[in-house]
Amino acid sequence: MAKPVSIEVWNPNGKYRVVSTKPMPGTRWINLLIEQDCRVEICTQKKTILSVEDIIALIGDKCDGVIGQLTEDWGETLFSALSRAGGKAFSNMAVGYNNVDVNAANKYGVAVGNTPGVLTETTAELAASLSLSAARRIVEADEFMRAGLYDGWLPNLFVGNLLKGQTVGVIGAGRIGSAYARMMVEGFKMNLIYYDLYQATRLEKFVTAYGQFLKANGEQPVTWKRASSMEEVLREADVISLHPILDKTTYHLVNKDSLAIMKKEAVLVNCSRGPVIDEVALVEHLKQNPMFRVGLDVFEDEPYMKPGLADLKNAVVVPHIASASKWTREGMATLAALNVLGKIKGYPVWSNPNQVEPFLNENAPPPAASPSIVNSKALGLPVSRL
Ligand SMILES: NC(=O)C1=CN([C@@H]2O[C@H](COP(=O)(O)OP(=O)(O)OC[C@H]3O[C@@H](n4cnc5c(N)ncnc54)[C@H](O)[C@@H]3O)[C@@H](O)[C@H]2O)C=CC1
Ligand SMILES: O=C(O)C(=O)CO
Repeated sequence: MAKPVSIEVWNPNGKYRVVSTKPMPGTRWINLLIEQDCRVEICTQKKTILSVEDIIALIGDKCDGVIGQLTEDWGETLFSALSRAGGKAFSNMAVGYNNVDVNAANKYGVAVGNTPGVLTETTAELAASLSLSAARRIVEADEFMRAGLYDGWLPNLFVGNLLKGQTVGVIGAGRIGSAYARMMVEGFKMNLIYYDLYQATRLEKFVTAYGQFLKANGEQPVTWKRASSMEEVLREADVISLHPILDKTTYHLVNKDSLAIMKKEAVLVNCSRGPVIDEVALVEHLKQNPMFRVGLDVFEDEPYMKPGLADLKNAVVVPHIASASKWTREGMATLAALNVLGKIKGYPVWSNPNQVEPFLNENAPPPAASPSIVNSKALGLPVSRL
């Protein structure tokens, strides 16, 4: 069995043993655990992605809860190891939990936490940045400057797409998709078309109100449309951003056939999960359609890119940094720690995981609840009345 080489220990005499598979930003999450009698062990091993064996070694013989990462494979093996060690709680430091087999967690009675809300705006801002970077060819132009190729202004130099008055398409208009839609509609006066399994009523109201405001000021009003299929969005939108969860209904949602129906000069952005796009088909499409551009934060086989992608000028690629702002990452660590702590202490589950602000206020103690437990119903956990 692989032995973790280095562990940082806080509050060695704490009653409850909580393990974090990675160092996480900030210290509030550590302090909150220590204050509640936890011994906190942080794996500081210099290996980016821990294997299942590494994590089993970290769990050891006694472990009350684990804070883990989206790169780890939390399935039957790890939940049974955690359960054998007396553990009752695991939290991803992420909102997405496609790396977690929730049925396996249910089988062992382990609560699974995630970190919604605190990363919504940060992730949407990166999606907006990628939309702009791709539409206006910012990375290509930057490389050109640094290569000393700029001889002077030219009418045809790095001509890209104007966003104003065009249509932004959102697939998955949940927390992040709706925040992104609002940014693009309000910031760039784009019309909206979206596809989701559920109606995004607040988003629709926002666009309607903004359209009325523009009209009252003598400007062209923005509009919205809820599409009846994903294909409708792909066919009609000029900029499309993907924000659904990853599950079997969204795997390869964008593939050879769906790429073929998109506009030749469309911009496609993915800040959800890599496998939502068939990346091999995307590389081929980018090669065949040089005016089609993408902005990608996530990849099908992270940390790798499919062959050919890195050579394409019409692709902007960044390493899964959409939630990487200081405030957000510290908040994610706090929510993940409080998810685990809440279960250890027998606290109820927060009633609305879309409103986690009370847990993020540094000037007040957090509510005595777990902010977001995705299998709370399956485990029959009590819900907070606060
Ligand atoms: N790149 C990054 O760093 C980050 C990626 N994410 C990803 O973004 C995802 C969304 O996060 P939130 O907006 O907070 O979640 P959310 O649950 O609020 O939104 C997801 C939306 O997708 C919709 N959806 C589910 N299946 C669908 C389908 N087949 N077709 C269309 N829509 C469908 C849901 O109805 C929901 O409205 C996460 O699950 C995660 O995978 C989240 C944060 C950062
Ligand atoms: O939270 C998530 O799901 C991420 O991908 C990282 O923030």
